[in-house]
Amino acid sequence: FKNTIKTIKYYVLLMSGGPGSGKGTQCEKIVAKYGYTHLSSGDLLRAEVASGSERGKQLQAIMQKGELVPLDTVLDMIKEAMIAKADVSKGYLIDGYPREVKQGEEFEKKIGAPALLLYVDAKAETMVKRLVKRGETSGRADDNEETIKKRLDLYYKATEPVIAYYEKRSIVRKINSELPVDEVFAIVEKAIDELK
Ligand SMILES: Nc1nc2c(ncn2[C@@H]2O[C@H](COP(=O)(O)OP(=O)(O)OP(=O)(O)O)[C@@H](O)[C@H]2O)c(=O)[nH]1
Ligand SMILES: O=c1ccn([C@@H]2O[C@H](COP(=O)(O)OP(=O)(O)O)[C@@H](O)[C@H]2O)c(=O)[nH]1
Ligand SMILES: [Mg+2]
Repeated sequence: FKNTIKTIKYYVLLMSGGPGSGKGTQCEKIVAKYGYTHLSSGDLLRAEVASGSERGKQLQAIMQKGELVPLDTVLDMIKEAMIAKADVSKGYLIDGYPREVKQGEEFEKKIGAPALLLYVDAKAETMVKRLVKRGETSGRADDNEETIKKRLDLYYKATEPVIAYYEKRSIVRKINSELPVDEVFAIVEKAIDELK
């Protein structure tokens, strides 16, 4: 495993922000323009749940409560997905990860250092409104008001410190995601183009 990951010419961008801040929306646009491999930790976990496996059942219970899945589980899934795309990837866009500082440290140890962290930032009120609306059609078990509140609390408690951790290395670009999607993307493009 370890050797395989070393052979990856990885170029890692992280997408962070609260639940409903617009991470998924912006990632889709980044993929369309830059062709990076998009790995959403939440999507990987939901795929495992959908498979109906024993592990999926345990994950489902955690996610429905808005809590965090054990750190190693998510890291292993991301690493496997990275390796699976190693031959074709132009770079990786990792969405919704790390969720806690410890996860960031583990990622660094086992995979490597990210080049950029895009931090899409919206007000709590905005995020709740968007998620409640998304919940009308998403079918996501965690898009209900009670779980949304827990996800937000946990975001402020566990995930915001991750951003501070990467700020010390000056790789964070904070982007106001209260703006319309295309205006947010214009700022995202600028941050990515500055990397080259
Ligand atoms: N007005 C506006 N709405 C947005 C913007 N970005 C996302 N939305 C809407 O907000 C909702 C949540 O966006 P997502 O991209 O799914 O958010 P996310 O950060 O991936 O959220 P999680 O999947 O919960 O992690 C969606 O229904 C979008 O249509 C934006 O920049 N402006
Ligand atoms: O690294 C991760 C990513 C997701 N999750 C779980 O998956 C859920 C949905 O994550 P996603 O990123 O899709 O949505 P968000 O919480 O940002 O709205 C979270 O509430 C967590 O329970 C987790 O435990 N670790
Ligand atoms: Mg998402």
